[in-house]
This record gives sequence, structure tokens and C-alpha cells, in this order.
Amino acid sequence: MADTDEAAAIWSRAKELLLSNNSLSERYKSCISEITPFRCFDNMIVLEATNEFTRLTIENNISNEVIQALKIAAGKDMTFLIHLVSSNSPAASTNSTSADDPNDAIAIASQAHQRNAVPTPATMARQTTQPQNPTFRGVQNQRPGAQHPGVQRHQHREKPHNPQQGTLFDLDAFPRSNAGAQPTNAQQNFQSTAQGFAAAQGTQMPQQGANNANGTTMPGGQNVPGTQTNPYGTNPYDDYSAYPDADMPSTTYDANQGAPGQDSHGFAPLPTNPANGGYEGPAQSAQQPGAGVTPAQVAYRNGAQGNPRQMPAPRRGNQMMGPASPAAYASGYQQHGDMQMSTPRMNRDEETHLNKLATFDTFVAGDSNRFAHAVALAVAETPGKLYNPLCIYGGPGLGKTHLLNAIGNEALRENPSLKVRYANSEEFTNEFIEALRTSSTDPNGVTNFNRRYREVDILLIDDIQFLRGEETMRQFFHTFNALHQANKQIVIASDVAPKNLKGFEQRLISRFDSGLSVDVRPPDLETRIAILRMKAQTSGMEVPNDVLNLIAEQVTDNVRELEGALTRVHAMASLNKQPLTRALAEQTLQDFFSSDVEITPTDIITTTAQYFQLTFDDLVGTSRTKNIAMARQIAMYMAREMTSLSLVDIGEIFGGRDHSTVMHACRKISSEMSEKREVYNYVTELTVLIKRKDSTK
Ligand SMILES: Nc1ncnc2c1ncn2[C@@H]1O[C@H](COP(=O)(O)OP(=O)(O)OP(=O)(O)O)[C@@H](O)[C@H]1O
Repeated sequence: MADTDEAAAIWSRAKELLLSNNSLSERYKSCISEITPFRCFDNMIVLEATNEFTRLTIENNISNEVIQALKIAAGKDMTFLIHLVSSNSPAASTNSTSADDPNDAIAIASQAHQRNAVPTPATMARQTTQPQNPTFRGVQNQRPGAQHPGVQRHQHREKPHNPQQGTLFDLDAFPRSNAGAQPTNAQQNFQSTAQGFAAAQGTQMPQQGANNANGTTMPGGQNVPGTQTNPYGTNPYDDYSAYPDADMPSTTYDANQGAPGQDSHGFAPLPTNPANGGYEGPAQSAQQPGAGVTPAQVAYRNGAQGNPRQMPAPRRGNQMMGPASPAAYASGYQQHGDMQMSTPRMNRDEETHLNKLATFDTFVAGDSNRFAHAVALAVAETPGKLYNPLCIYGGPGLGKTHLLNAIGNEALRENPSLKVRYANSEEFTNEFIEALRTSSTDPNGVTNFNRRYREVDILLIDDIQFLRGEETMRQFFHTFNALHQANKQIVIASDVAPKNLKGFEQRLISRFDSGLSVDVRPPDLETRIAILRMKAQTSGMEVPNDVLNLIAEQVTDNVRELEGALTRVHAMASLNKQPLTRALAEQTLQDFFSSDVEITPTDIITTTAQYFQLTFDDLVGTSRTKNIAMARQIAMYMAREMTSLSLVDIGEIFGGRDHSTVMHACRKISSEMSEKREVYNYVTELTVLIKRKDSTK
């Protein structure tokens, strides 16, 4: 990118951040608005102002805020300098001098400045202490202990700033509860992110220390605190108690409960099905030597499907879904049969409802989410002061929930006395309705609800797009106002930008818009590989690089799907006690990328019902008997995996069920696939049958 373009891009983001920084007065903001970008020179951006007042106001009063915003916008430490240009003369940016050398840049800027600038007390003070190049300086972070702001805040930049030399993102400029000699988490993350990427790309970062569990390297060889913990073994949605209307209790099944002649789910063994390419029914296959081989593989070996297929490019409606993260296994093992894997353990904090395992340490930042990651970190370090409200939006499975939880966890790590509350919109709604419902018997119901949501320092509301109902909306509006007026931090996550939220009153949308909105986008290849590597490492899986690469190449749009693909290939290898090779991974994944035709929910329900010898109505009906509930959960999982339908849509199709019920089904089946051979077989066989049916239409 050209230096001028880079400057424009960085300043545009930094400006956006500064203008949404609630701690800045309107006067400061109008000064910010008057600034224009000139050029970038390495880690310095030269900005232009048309009057001295603007320049001085920024340099003397809000340089730290500007530096912080630049750091977030650029994704690296930046210094800045502002030179004056006459408002009616061509700006210094028209100067054609090549300024690749930062010293030249300073000279250009210096000339411009000398033409226009009036000496100020601050510049005079600098001249006293910095005799060389007295009129120009880059502005660096204000360091604690600075005694003379005019002198200490501004320093000469005679050579490019080297971020390795101790000027990492300095959040000490902002209130902190535990400022100390140790690098901040934000600092560590910046390093770990950069190094994680370097590692993913096979490059060497300078000043490497000892590797930590994630393969990332911390400054001075430190490990990132908590990197050994399971990052996402559980999810708020795993806490089934939060969803009273979900199917969970009656659909829980036990591997030992199958009646004689039935498999563990109460199904009679299916007869050999010639239509399945000679493949045995699921219960039988589970008991046979070599079980776990899918029909596709049998067919493949038998030549039933012709030559080995190339893996076509994945398509949106046919992607992987793997809600239960493989890394969940790291959180604690519940040994299951011959599997060296575990059932994810819930790690939701009872009071805050935070998933304690979703932290910044376990979040891999890349180009697609670096801005959101940096802003989230800044908010966690200074809640209520910077970007309030903060809205994080983006497609499914891209880390919004993770970031929300990371903000809460990090803020509490910094200041354990903070009150934090995480909730998704459905929990908020349910709790509110419950408070209303019981208000006749419990006069404190609504008061308690309000206390829970209004007497907090940080409120994190996930999936705001699902907020529904006039009363609930009103309640949320008042909650929002109460918190905002008290300068309490609000963070919301949504699948679309606030302005595109459907069914929301304008007054609520405009409140969301009054803060900062940042998006998360699908990760690029390097980031996907880095995520997979981290997930494999934290869950103790040994996955060769070529398998990680294969998965990352095939699954592009959704980190949850990445996890799902990793789960599948690892489950396949574990169940069959085979080494996890690229060939095995290709075989395992090809079933999921082999069809380009649209699969409908009707196909899925019909095939699943036939497969389990049930009826269509059984699957969309209300019966909670064990075998029907289990088949329904599998069908929901297949619908989520093989179509682009949302959780809400799938819930609707399956008899008007709630989206959390679908989500729970998906997580449960995904998790069980790694532990129960028969569940893995059901899913893989059904995948083939559904696609085969589809291709014969
Ligand atoms: N950058 C990342 N680094 C590490 N893990 C990630 C990253 N992004 C997402 N994940 C993981 O992917 C999974 C899905 O992420 P998450 O639930 O936060 O997505 P989401 O955007 O909230 O999705 P949805 O909109 O469907 O709720 C989680 O296990 C999360 O930990």
C-alpha cells in the first residue's frame, strides 16, 4: 500500500475510534475532525492541521488517546507528528519529494512546519531538551513518571521507531488497577499475535523466548498466562439450565441404556442395506472390526463411486459444523470407551455467566479480526471510558461470543471487584419474562432482574438480533440507558451491523450507533491454520501440518466449522486407531464437500426418519421418547451442517422449536461424535445418504 494510502486508511480508523471515544470532549473531537493524514513513514504517521490551536490541542491534551487509537487502527505501535499547512495553500502532501526515508520525511515535514508554525511553550521546552531537529517530533506514549508533559510526551523521532525496543501498546496511559512491571495482557497479546502469525507462516520473530503451549512466544520468554487452559470447552449455550424450553432433559441418553437387541439409543440394529453400497446398518457397523469406516469409504474402496474424487471447493450451504470444540477435551477428561478424548466440561461462571475459558489468550488475531480484537482489549482494560457501547458484529462462528467473554474475563482479571454480566438476548428475555410472571407472588422479581442487569460495570449482551417482544425491548432500552448514563460499559454482539438490525426501534439502533461498531470477518488462510494449530495443541491432539493445512484450505468461512472439521478427522483417526494422515483426513472430509446441489431440510428430515425407521412427523413432532429425540437431534445437526439455514429457521422447521434447542442439539451431537462410534457412524452415513438422494433427484 502506498504510504499515503496507508496513512489515509490508518487515520480513517483512528479517527473513527477517537470520535467514538466517550472520554473525549466535543472540543477535542472537533480538533480531531480537522486533522488530515499525510503519509506514513514506518511506524510514524504524519498528520496535517491547518491551525496551530488544533495541533497544540491534540499534542498537549490527547496525544495518548491518539496514540492508542493509531495503535489499534494500525495494529502496531505508531507515533505521530502534526505539521501545519496553510488552509489555502497546497498541502504538504503535494510535496513530491520521495520520503521513504523517515529522516527525509521529517525534513519535509519540518520544512512545512517551519514555514507555518509559531513557537509554543511546548516546542520551546522541547528545544531546550532536544536541541536537534527542534521543531519536529514524533509523539510516543506518555510514560508513567513523566514530569513535564510538554517535554516527556513528545520525543524526537530521528530514526524509525522499533517496536521491539520497549514501546509496546501502553495502556498505562489509562486507568489501571494493577499497573506493574509485567507487560500487560494487551501487550502480551500483541506480541503473541504477531509471533503466532510468524509461526504460522514459518517465519521467525525477533527476540523470541521460550515457546509456550500454544507455540506462541512471549516477550522475554514468558508464557501467556492461561494458555494451557481449555479455551472454549464450554459455551454459555452449553449451560442447559439457561434454556428451560429446550429438549435436553428427556433426550439425554446413556450408552448403557439400550435394551437388548437395541443399540445404546434404543434403536434396533438396521438390516444390511444394499442401497447403502453394501454397508451395514449403524448398530452392526459399530460392532464390526473396522467399524467407523463410512459408506463413502467402503464405496470408495469398492469402486462404487468411480475414481477417487478430488475435493471440490466448499460451498456455503454445505459446510462443516462442529460446535463442540476439540480443545474442550483439554479441560478435563471423562474417558469414554477406547477414546482418549473427553466430554467438554462446563466452565461457566455462576455469577457473571462468563465462559472462563474464552479469553484473549486463546483468541487468535489476524487481519480479519485484528481491529475488533484490539478494540475489545482496549475496552476490557478501560471499561466505560473508551468505546461505549461497543458493538461486535459478523457472521456465525467468527468469534463474537469469544470476544465478549474475553472482555469480561480480562476486565475481571485486571480488576476483580468489577461487576460483569454476560447474557445472550434470549437469557435476558427469559429472565425478564420470568420476573414478570412471578411478580404477583414475588414483588422483588423485577427489582432483582434490574439489579442483575443494571448494577453492573460491564454488560455483555450476545446475539442481540434475537431480542424480541415489545416489553423486552423496552426493558432493554431502559437497561441500556441506565448503564450508559452511569458510564458503565455495554458490549453487544450481533450478526449484522446495528443499523441493519431488524425489528429494533430507531431509538435503540441510534444508541448502538452512538458508540463504536467493529466487524469480524472470516479468517484468512494463515489465521485459520494458526487457529487450528492452537486448538489442536490445547486439546492435546497431534495433528500433522499437512492435515491442518488441508482443513484450513477446505473450511473457510467459520471458525466453528474449522473446529468441527478437526473434530471429525481426529475422531475418525481415534475411533479407528489409525494415524491421522492427510489421506485419512481427505477421505473423512470429502463426504462433506462433495455435493454442489442444494440440500433441503425436507431431504434431511425424510432421510433421517427413514434411516431410523421413524416418520417425518416423529421428527418434527413433540414426542420426547429417547430414540425419536436422538434422531431429531441428529437431523437438526445435519440441517445445520448441510444447509445455510439459521438456528432459528431450523427450529421453526422442526415444529417451531427454539433456536437454543437447535444449538444444543448441534453441540451435543458434535461432541458425541468424538466419543461414541455409533453417533459418528449415524452422521457420516446419513451424510452420504442425504447427498445420494439429492443427486438422484
Ligand atoms: N480468532 C479465534 N481464535 C480462536 N478461536 C476462535 C476464534 N474465532 C472463533 N473462535 C472459536 O470458534 C468458535 C465459535 O466462536 P463464537 O461462538 O465466538 O462465534 P460467534 O461469532 O459468536 O458465532 P455465532 O454468531 O454463531 O454465535 C468458538 O469455539 C471460538 O472459541
